[in-house]
Parts: sequence; C-alpha cells; structure tokens
Amino acid sequence: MAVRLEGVRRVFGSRAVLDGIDLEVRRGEFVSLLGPSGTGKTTLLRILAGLDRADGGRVEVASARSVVFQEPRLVPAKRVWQNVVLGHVQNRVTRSLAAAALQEVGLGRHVDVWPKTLSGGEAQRVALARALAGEPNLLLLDEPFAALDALTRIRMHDLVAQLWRRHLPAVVLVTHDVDEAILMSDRVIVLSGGGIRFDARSPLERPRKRGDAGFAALRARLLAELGVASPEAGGHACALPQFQSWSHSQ
Ligand SMILES: Nc1ncnc2c1ncn2[C@@H]1O[C@H](COP(=O)(O)OP(=O)(O)OP(=O)(O)O)[C@@H](O)[C@H]1O
Repeated sequence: MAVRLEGVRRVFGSRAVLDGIDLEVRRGEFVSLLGPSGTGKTTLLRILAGLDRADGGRVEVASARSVVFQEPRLVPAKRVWQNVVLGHVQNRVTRSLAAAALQEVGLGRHVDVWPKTLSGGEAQRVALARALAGEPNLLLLDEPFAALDALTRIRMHDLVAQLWRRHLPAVVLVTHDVDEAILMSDRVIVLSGGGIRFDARSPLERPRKRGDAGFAALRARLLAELGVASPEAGGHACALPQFQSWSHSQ
C-alpha cells in the first residue's frame, strides 16, 4: 500500500473537517479526490504529504512522496534545473538527473533558463519534473491544472497520464473537475461532511473519451454525488439510478 489511513481526524476550532477517514491506496493506483469546496480535500492531501498532522487516527504513507500544488512555487533566483534539485535535499538529485526529468516533461531546452522566462504551463511542468526527479512512489497533486488555460490543461492531462504509466507511482489528485477525475483516474473518491461519501473504481477502458456514453453516465453519477444537477440526468441530481458498472472499493 502507498497510503493507509485509519480513523483520521483533523479539527480546526470546533469543526472536525476530517472525521474518521479510512482509506487505502495501492501502489500504482491513480485516485482522484472530489468534493465541494471546504470539505477537507487539501487538508487530507497535506496530511498525506506530511505538511499537516492528524489530530487522531493512524497515518501510514509511502516514504518517497512528492507534491505538486496549483501554483508551481519556483524560486525566481534559481535556474530551472536548480529548482528541480532544490526539492530533493535528502536524496541528492544531480544536475544530470534534473535535466533528464526536464527532458521528460518536454523542457530539455529550458534547463538553464530563469523561471521568469517560462509560461504558466512550462512553470507547472518544471514543478512536475521536480516532483518526478525524486522517483516518488506517492505523487500528490493539489489541483495542479486549475490555473492553466484549457489547451495547456489538456496537454498536461496527457503528460501526467504518460508519466504515470511510465513511472507508476500511486497518485492522489485533488480536483474540482469531474471530467478530469474520470479521464485520469482508476478510482474516484468524493469527500463530504468530514467523511468519504463515495469511493468507486472506474469501469472505463483507457484512453477515455468525453463523448462516450459510459463517460456521460459516470459524470452524471458523480455530479449527483456532489449535489449538482447535470444535463445528462435531466436536471435532477437525486433521481439517478445506481450505476452497477461502478465497483465500490469498500
Ligand atoms: N490551518 C487552518 N486553520 C483553520 N482552518 C483551516 C486550516 N486549513 C483549512 N482550514 C479549514 O478547513 C476547511 C477545509 O479546508 P480545505 O482547504 O482542506 O478544503 P478543500 O476541500 O480543499 O476546499 P477547496 O475545494 O475550496 O480548495 C475549510 O473550512 C478551511 O477554512
């Protein structure tokens, strides 16, 4: 397992944002985490990343983990390759490893440039290279595509899918985008009210196409779980049938 959580709880003030989360993520599994705003997705990801603590429960996480945030978080005074190295104080990423990681994300010609010369999409690819350079067995992605334009976002989806197939880390992707979750992941989890409201494996073959009937059915089901009426469901979020093709993980 890359992640094993038992009864994880996180309280801010008097509110338990996470209230008894049980979750296992297998090695190599691609999981998306959806949920209405403020339901604790980022909090959960930060606990997995070791950037926040749980107030209760057990947290077991793979030792080699990397995070990519919504913004690339590059140091302006360091060249691109140095930014890649910077993320890996403990396991010594060399310039040549950094250059190889940059090559993999299509930035082989940007190794020596300054971050300010990069576009938003390129800067986010540097952040991805930095995450991959440590060969993580758990890759944590907190809305990494949210700030990108639509075309760049599609390219990033393809790139991340390609890199995932090649390196096979477990991935936990926090997103607000239901289509993105369906396109990318083996399994989709919906957080709500402090707990896991929905957790199911995708029945769709890869590569996935937005136009397919199965895709539309899954979208409608997830939107219903999120409490949003969808056109596929005739506008009635609650009136959807159970899709037997989703296999529940727990
Ligand atoms: N350090 C903190 N101190 C106090 N409250 C916090 C802290 N971090 C998060 N919260 C609160 O916990 C709740 C969950 O926040 P979190 O960012 O995890 O939600 P989210 O599901 O990722 O939201 P969004 O989809 O809007 O990004 C929010 O109400 C937030 O205000």
